[in-house]
Amino acid sequence: MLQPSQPIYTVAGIRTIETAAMPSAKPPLMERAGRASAEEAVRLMIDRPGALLIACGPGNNGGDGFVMARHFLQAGRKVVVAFSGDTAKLPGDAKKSWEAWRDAGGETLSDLPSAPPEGWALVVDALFGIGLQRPINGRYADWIRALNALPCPRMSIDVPSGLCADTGRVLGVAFKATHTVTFIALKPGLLTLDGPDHCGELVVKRLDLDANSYLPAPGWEVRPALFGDQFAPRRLNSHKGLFGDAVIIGGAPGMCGAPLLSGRAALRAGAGRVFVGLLDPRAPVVDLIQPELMLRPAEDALSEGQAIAIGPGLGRDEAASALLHRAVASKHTLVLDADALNLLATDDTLAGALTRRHAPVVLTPHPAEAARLLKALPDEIQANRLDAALKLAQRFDAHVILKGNGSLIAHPDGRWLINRSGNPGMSAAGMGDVLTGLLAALLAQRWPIEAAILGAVHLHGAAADLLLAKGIGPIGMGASELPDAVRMLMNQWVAQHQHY
Ligand SMILES: NC(=O)C1=CN([C@@H]2O[C@H](COP(=O)(O)OP(=O)(O)OC[C@H]3O[C@@H](n4cnc5c(N)ncnc54)[C@H](OP(=O)(O)O)[C@@H]3O)[C@@H](O)[C@H]2O)[C@@H](O)CC1
Ligand SMILES: Nc1ncnc2c1ncn2[C@@H]1O[C@H](COP(=O)(O)OP(=O)(O)O)[C@@H](O)[C@H]1O
Ligand SMILES: [K+]
Repeated sequence: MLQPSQPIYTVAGIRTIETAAMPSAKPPLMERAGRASAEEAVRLMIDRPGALLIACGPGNNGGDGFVMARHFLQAGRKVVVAFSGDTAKLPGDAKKSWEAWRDAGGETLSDLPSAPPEGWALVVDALFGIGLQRPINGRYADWIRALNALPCPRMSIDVPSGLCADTGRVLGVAFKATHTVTFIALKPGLLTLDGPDHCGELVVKRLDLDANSYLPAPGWEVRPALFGDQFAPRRLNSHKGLFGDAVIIGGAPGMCGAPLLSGRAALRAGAGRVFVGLLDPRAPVVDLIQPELMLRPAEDALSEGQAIAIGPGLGRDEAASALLHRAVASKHTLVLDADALNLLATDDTLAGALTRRHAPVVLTPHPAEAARLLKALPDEIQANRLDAALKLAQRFDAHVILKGNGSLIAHPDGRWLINRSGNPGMSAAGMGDVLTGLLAALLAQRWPIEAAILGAVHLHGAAADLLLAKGIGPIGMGASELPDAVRMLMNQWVAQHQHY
């Protein structure tokens, strides 16, 4: 069975669910959260006897920490709690949790104790969760830095403190967890930008709530379950025409490598035929390493295929612009990447034509390209990647893949997803060209547009993860190594499909 995709809620959504569920929740949600955290901690400490340290903050995240501490105390385990605030100012549920901890015989220290000689079995961050409002400084920042320096497993409750749960931005300083237990559902900030670096292994505890019954999920994680039905085994009586023609256009003088990479990826991802249209008049007429590719003058390639991917190495001169206008005027499904996006950013006529098209459009910007399209700075895009992806989808009436750690997919109707596959081995030139080629290949094979987008993005990262697992990366992973790994994964998935 393919693992189902999990829903993702922003903080506002989680608050709505909590407010709706809280009045009738027995046991109360904080009891459930503290207990769920304790259960997870037991798993982490299976081979680690000794004391655990729980650092509690001034809000309900701290309350979860007190509940967790009480469970360990009652189980006879040594647990030390540090809390530097004023217990009288704790919010209601958290105050009750502290009282229950105190009444059970628990002791609360007002500063971080030094570690026992054998070290902590586990350090738990219950400082801030979804209520973080501003950058952390002062004593809490000192605590976080001190906890991050401890040589032991570190667990965060709900959200690593200092990480913005909606955006994945670090506000001041953030706890670097080896494990994070998050409640009710995933949040976008755990999955994109700096989130994955701070969460470590991420576990969702639903607290026995069916989040979707309170509020339909706005976002989902990208999982093979969402496109796995496209991996039907090929029938024996097949021919190349069944698997479509992928068309990739780009390759201005000096930049032919980019579309060739896309083309090679398209071949390995199963396109029946691959056309690569090159702008450079002195471009090679054959790719001697991949002679299956059909190299054409860019103009000629425009008339081929079901979908056109345009942009890798396209350049930004007049010829490139004219070609892009023709592609946009065509009836093909379009993928715009790289310089096609840069041209679009400065051409309002093109933007207008794009929004009037009937066939779907996919934009695949990295943050700097997204910034040009939205007339913003890359830092502003990264400060709220989800918001930027949604704005782009709306502005251009297009499907958007905002690339980078935790690639975001935004559909024109406002639905969004976050991809979790991939690794820093992909931070190398040409990786985006490979993604464009994968998309072109899946569209050529007539995957529905959304399945093609999710499939390409997920496979792209999963192929890099496969290489990483084999020791081919993160250092030195090459974009041209990805297509073979994509091929292996796709064939594995087809084979699995045959068992169902
Ligand atoms: N509600 C529920 O049903 C459930 C909630 N649950 C748990 O509660 C968590 C949310 O709790 P929460 O809303 O109390 O927020 P939380 O993250 O503890 O922080 C708020 C406190 O921090 C303070 N503060 C903020 N930023 C700061 C900064 N930079 N530097 C210093 N202080 C700062 C802020 O103070 P203020 O801004 O008001 O000055 C306030 O005192 C959630 O993540 C989950 O773990 C679970 O039990 C499940 C049921
Ligand atoms: N650290 C990372 N984690 C996950 N994916 C990454 C990481 N770094 C890069 N990638 C992926 O690699 C690709 C890089 O694309 P891009 O920046 O367009 O490269 P290029 O322009 O060199 O082809 C994107 O799909 C991006 O999501
Ligand atoms: K926390």
